[in-house]
Amino acid sequence: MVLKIGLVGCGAIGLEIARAIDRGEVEAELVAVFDRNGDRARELLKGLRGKPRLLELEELVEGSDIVVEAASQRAVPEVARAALGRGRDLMIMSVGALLDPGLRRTVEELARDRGCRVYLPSGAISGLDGLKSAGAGRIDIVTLTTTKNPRGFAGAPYIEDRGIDLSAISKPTVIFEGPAEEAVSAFPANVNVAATLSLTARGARVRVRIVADPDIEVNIHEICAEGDFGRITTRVENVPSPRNPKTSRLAALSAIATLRSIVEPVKIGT
Ligand SMILES: NC(=O)C1=CN([C@@H]2O[C@H](COP(=O)(O)OP(=O)(O)OC[C@H]3O[C@@H](n4cnc5c(N)ncnc54)[C@H](O)[C@@H]3O)[C@@H](O)[C@H]2O)C=CC1
Ligand SMILES: O=C([O-])CC(=O)C(=O)O
Repeated sequence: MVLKIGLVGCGAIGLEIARAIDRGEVEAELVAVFDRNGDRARELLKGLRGKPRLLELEELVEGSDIVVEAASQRAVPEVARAALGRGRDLMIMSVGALLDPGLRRTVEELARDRGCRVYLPSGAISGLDGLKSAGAGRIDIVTLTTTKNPRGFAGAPYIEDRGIDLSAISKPTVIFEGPAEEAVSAFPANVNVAATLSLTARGARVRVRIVADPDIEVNIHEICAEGDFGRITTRVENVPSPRNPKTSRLAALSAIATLRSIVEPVKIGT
């Protein structure tokens, strides 16, 4: 049976996912899309050969085997309850939402009760395979340093609330340092990967440093994890999405790779 996918969020990541399915790169059918901005959804549909339907959330869930959230942290509670409540599997890109302990508990309980799977792709970082293995032992501390061009932080609540003038940044500048829980609220469209690290590290402290560097055109994520296994360090220099400088191309590719791993019989990695 062909996996039926319902897509919520037709932005930079949603578009890449839709195109990959449309090109036959994932053995699945994109049956429906939803975006709170109808123009975004219609734009996405125009470029596809297949004919997914443009539906409201509830109807989209009804016709799907798996719901893919590629919208925003704010969308996650509603999408998760709608999908898991009806016994559908769920993939979440806006992983930062799950650092709210109440929502995480709800998602875990609903998934367990209804026998559903929840997929969190590794997104724009590398090294989750090793960190996952390390989590079976003891992890002491994880640090994430994220560096982007200042334009990638435009609109973040932390920037707006403090009135930080991003155009005035003329050299690499640390604009935030703190725990993952604070980072994902302060920069909800920049460091969802901090939440993915935190959930993988199973309660170990995850410290986040955010750097604005006007001289770079890549999104860099550097990770250092230490524990009784030793030390892991990784660094990714990501090509930003042409549609959204906050988002790296690798994030969309990780969503596509996760969908592939769901339908393919051989699972690789931890
Ligand atoms: N896990 C990871 O490594 C990464 C996660 N992300 C996150 O994934 C999500 C999608 O990223 P992009 O495609 O780059 O964002 P985007 O801003 O390009 O597109 C998001 C789309 O979702 C729609 N949307 C927003 N809230 C919605 C709601 N409540 N219901 C329906 N539609 C809604 C918007 O209208 C927009 O079309 C974002 O939350 C982003 O922060 C992005 C990059 C990496
Ligand atoms: O795509 C990236 O570089 C990471 C990102 O925005 C996020 O984790 O929210």
